[in-house]
Amino acid sequence: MHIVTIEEMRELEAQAERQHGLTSPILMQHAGSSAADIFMAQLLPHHSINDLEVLFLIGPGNNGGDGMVMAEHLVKAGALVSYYAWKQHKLTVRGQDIDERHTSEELESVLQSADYVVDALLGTGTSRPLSDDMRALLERVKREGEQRPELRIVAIDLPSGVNADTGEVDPGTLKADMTITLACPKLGFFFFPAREYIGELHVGSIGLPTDLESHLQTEMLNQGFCRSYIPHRPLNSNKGTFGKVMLFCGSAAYPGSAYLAGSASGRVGAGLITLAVTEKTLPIYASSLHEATFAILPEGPTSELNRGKTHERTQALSDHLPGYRALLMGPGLGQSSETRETILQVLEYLRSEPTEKRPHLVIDADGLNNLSALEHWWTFLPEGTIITPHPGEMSRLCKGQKVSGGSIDRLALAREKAQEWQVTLVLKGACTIIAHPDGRVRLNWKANAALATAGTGDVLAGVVTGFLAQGLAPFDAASLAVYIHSSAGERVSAELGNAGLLASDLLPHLPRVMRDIKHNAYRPGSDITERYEGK
Ligand SMILES: NC(=O)C1=CN([C@@H]2O[C@H](COP(=O)(O)OP(=O)(O)OC[C@H]3O[C@@H](n4cnc5c(N)ncnc54)[C@H](O)[C@@H]3O)[C@@H](O)[C@H]2O)[C@@H](O)CC1
Ligand SMILES: [K+]
Repeated sequence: MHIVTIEEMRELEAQAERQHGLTSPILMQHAGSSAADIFMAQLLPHHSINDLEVLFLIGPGNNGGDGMVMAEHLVKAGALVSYYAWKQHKLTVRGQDIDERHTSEELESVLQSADYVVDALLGTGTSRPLSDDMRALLERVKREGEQRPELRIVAIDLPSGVNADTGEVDPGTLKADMTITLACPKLGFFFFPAREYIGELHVGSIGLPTDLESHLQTEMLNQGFCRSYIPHRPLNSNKGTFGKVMLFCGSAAYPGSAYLAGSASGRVGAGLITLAVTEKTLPIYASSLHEATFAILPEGPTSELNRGKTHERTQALSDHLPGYRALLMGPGLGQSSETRETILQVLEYLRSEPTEKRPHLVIDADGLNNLSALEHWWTFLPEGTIITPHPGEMSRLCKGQKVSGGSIDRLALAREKAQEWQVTLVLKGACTIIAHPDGRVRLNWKANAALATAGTGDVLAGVVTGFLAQGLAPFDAASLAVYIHSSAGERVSAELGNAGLLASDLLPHLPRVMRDIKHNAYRPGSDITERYEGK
């Protein structure tokens, strides 16, 4: 599913009219009807459309028009609908126009008995801060919601006052429980603070032919996408079918990262996991990850005098690599100069091998920290490398450049750097960005504070590597991994809430999420992100 800027949305609408005769009123009929269908499909179990009290706040532009069409559909379905036309200060209660002199008190009374308020004030045409009287109206609804938590707020296209490009939010904006956005999710939804205002995200149809979208470069990860990439498991298979993963990760001080990454690769279906360890660290892993095999590397040099040992290490590792489809390098390695040396030597070895004969590479954490100390570090990478920095690592890779705050820059930066560095870039964070070296970008809608804890990045790196080993292209392996990882987080949160998750809690949920997505049985907790194309 594509994500659009305001300008791209306008262009799609203009093309729909030019090429297919789909005028604004026609699109609006689709929009209102689709929004009504989604609304009715999402009613809470104790609600029935008959006698449901719904108050529509109607704005002066097409967003208000969508609201009016949706309201007509709900009236036909049996709901008790009132609407307040903001510009005209005109209230209509269940088909009856209210005398201007009684508007305030009647509006108050309608609001107090409403089950739902539908915000159809402003959409993508918002051009200035909300006016004082619009803010006052939304503030009144907000107070009502605070007094009656059962009151549900539904935003049409977007919560009024959200900037659909930048994610900035007007102080008057009302947080929605559910946003029914039209045609495509808007880019600004994926940035903060807007992300907090959207609630459950549903995507309605306005009847645009899908071929109009083919030039768009920004996509949203969703179940439909992921289903098509989950590796097939033929009956006639063996562990070689699903690829071997080598992990050059972990050290005596940070053993957990190799355990988490290796387990994660296995949990998403990789055939064999091998950890590159030393005699010293072997006992730690041998007792925690029973299923792994081991490549035993010589200990690193203890002084400048025996520096040649890094070559022995690299040699021992590269001797093991033939036959491996994916290599993860970095988590928990530490940042000693000999580690950096070994990393560079491994990169040199990979660059010297033909692509089809060497493993695909994922670099995370200390792999990135070590590289970022070097000038033009990206010139050392073999083709097709995936890097998975969090914002701190990204900032180091960009030589201290600020990489967060001013959200749209985050996306532009990811796109620009993936092209400049010629890598698949996974810029982690709430709503992770995955950027392809050719300029395409995918965004993850799922944001979960429970995942903000040590070790979850190691799990993600292991998942990416596990999918690479199973033959996915780097951009698809990274995208699928981000979605499966955040869905596993969603499952843990459904049980534990948004705090207290341990990275290892994710591991058993990875295969379950994959199974359910494959069988179309996965029910996300916080978002429905397939486009609704009608019954
Ligand atoms: N144009 C089309 O073909 C379609 C438009 N659609 C809907 O139309 C919306 C965009 O329509 P519009 O361009 O009419 O934009 P809006 O409906 O967002 O509103 C624009 C109007 O609001 C006024 N306005 C802007 N900022 C304001 C503020 N802060 N306070 C008060 N008034 C303000 C403008 O002067 C203008 O009259 C979308 O969000 C979507 O809901 C959909 O119906 C699909 C088809
Ligand atoms: K709206």
